[in-house]
Amino acid sequence: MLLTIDCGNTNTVFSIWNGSEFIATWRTSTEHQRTADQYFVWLSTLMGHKKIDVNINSVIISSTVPRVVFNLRVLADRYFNCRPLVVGRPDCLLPVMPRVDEGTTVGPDRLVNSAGAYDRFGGNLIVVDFGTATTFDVVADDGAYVGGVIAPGVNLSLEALHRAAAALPHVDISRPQGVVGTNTVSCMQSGIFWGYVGLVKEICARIRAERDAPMKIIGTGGLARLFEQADLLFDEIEDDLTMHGLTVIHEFNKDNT
Ligand SMILES: Nc1ncnc2c1ncn2[C@@H]1O[C@H](COP(=O)(O)OP(=O)(O)O)[C@@H](O)[C@H]1O
Ligand SMILES: CC(C)(COP(=O)(O)O)[C@@H](O)C(=O)NCCC(=O)O
Ligand SMILES: [K+]
Repeated sequence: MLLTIDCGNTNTVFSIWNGSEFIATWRTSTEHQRTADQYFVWLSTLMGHKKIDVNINSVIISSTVPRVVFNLRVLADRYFNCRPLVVGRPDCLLPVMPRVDEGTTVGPDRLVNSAGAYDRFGGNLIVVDFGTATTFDVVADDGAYVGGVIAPGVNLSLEALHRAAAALPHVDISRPQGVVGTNTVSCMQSGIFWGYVGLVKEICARIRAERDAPMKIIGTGGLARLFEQADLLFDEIEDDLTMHGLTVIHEFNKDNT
């Protein structure tokens, strides 16, 4: 079975793919100090808790945090007896090469999202991923990642307000009833929530105007559903898009190596 690992700047998600479905998914905070042994103790405890007794014999990793990859490699090597595929490394082939400026490194999560979205919906897509950063990935007609947009993430923006202004508290994102806040917390929530709705709409409209084909908009990341409540922002919401993309890239490498 395949272990898919998606390591973002805030959280790392592990899923087990049995060839036709994900049989389990677990999330932990991203910490580069965590060792392979610590990952394994954590994983095997959770597997035991869910009574999952499977033989993991391949691992694929996407990491936006380069420092954690070493220990995840050791995890694969020591406990699952395999050399993991690491998206973005030369030996990990992509179904379609990205078309970006020479020398640019694209976040592996964006390459994986593009591969997953193309597999499900075909070409001409905008993938909006609400993570630590909010990213927009543009997928061309042939499935290539051809660029996009990086905006500060929702929680990052709320945290920045709190840190920079002495009188602004720590606030969690939620959908405000109206726009005009009548206390500090609702004013902040309104600014971030409606500001993000506007950001997503404006950026997608401008990408669409710049492209010569109709673009489908796919939302992913935990906050996509929250924003969708406000307005019709997405054509589809795919919670497992990054994990699906990892299985697509894994399959592609199996067939081509
Ligand atoms: N459903 C949700 N509701 C509220 N906050 C969420 C939800 N899903 C994720 N978040 C928050 O969004 C931020 C980004 O999370 P995540 O998608 O794990 O980012 P990354 O992939 O960059 O690690 C984190 O602060 C996380 O706590
Ligand atoms: C933009 C990102 C920080 C988003 O990461 P995330 O929110 O998933 O943690 C990541 O994709 C990244 O580090 N990208 C490198 C630059 C680029 O993609 O162009
Ligand atoms: K992201």
